[in-house]
Amino acid sequence: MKGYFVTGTDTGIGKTVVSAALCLKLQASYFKPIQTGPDSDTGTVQALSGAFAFPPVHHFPDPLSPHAAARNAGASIDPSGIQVPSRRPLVVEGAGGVMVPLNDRHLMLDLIQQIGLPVVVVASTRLGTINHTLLTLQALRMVGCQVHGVVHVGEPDPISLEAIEHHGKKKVLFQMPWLPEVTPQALQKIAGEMHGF
Ligand SMILES: Nc1ncnc2c1ncn2[C@@H]1O[C@H](COP(=O)(O)OP(=O)(O)OP(=O)(O)O)[C@@H](O)[C@H]1O
Ligand SMILES: C[C@H](N)[C@H](N)CCCCCC(=O)O
Ligand SMILES: [Mg+2]
Repeated sequence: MKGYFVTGTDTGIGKTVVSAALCLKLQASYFKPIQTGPDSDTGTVQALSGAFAFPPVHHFPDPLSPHAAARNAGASIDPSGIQVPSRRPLVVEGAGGVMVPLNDRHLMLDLIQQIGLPVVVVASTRLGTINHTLLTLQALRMVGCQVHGVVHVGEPDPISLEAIEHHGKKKVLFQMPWLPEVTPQALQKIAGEMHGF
């Protein structure tokens, strides 16, 4: 049964919107283990997809890197204390990108490796994405994570698509358009167009 860990090349890159589309596509549950800031990606995915969502293990108020948000809250994140739900299909979303620190020793990369689900990398099509995406793919490869593929978000850009596929040796599985408005209806249509997941 299917499950994916959705990471990205940055914060604000589109992981939550892609996660909601995947939840619709797969009729999957959603799990955001670590949330920082006032946003609730969990609430956003539920509103956009109606998916069943497991509550975050950690939700710290400061809109910062998890390690700093936890420290400011007088807490610390122990990745071994994060158990991924067994329900499948399941979409797990990270926070920021793969090299985001969870504490003084662990990175989001370590949690991705621990959870062990195939990884979907969300990347923009803006100039600069080739470097960001190849760095992310390289980091995942170095720790042996299985990368399912890349989702490109924004105006289609054949140059970065070709470079990512050639040098990253991973397919850009889906070209997510920049939507005039992110609505459940728009994502339902997108979900019907997502193949290879
Ligand atoms: N395809 C899209 N079309 C239009 N707007 C989008 C699209 N993808 C993302 N957005 C918007 O961009 C912003 C950031 O997207 P999102 O919250 O998915 O990023 P993220 O990578 O999940 O961020 P975080 O690291 O905080 O979890 C949101 O306002 C979202 O609605
Ligand atoms: C606050 C927001 N919701 C993000 N999830 C936090 C992303 C932290 C990024 C840290 C960094 O790469 O500098
Ligand atoms: Mg998000």
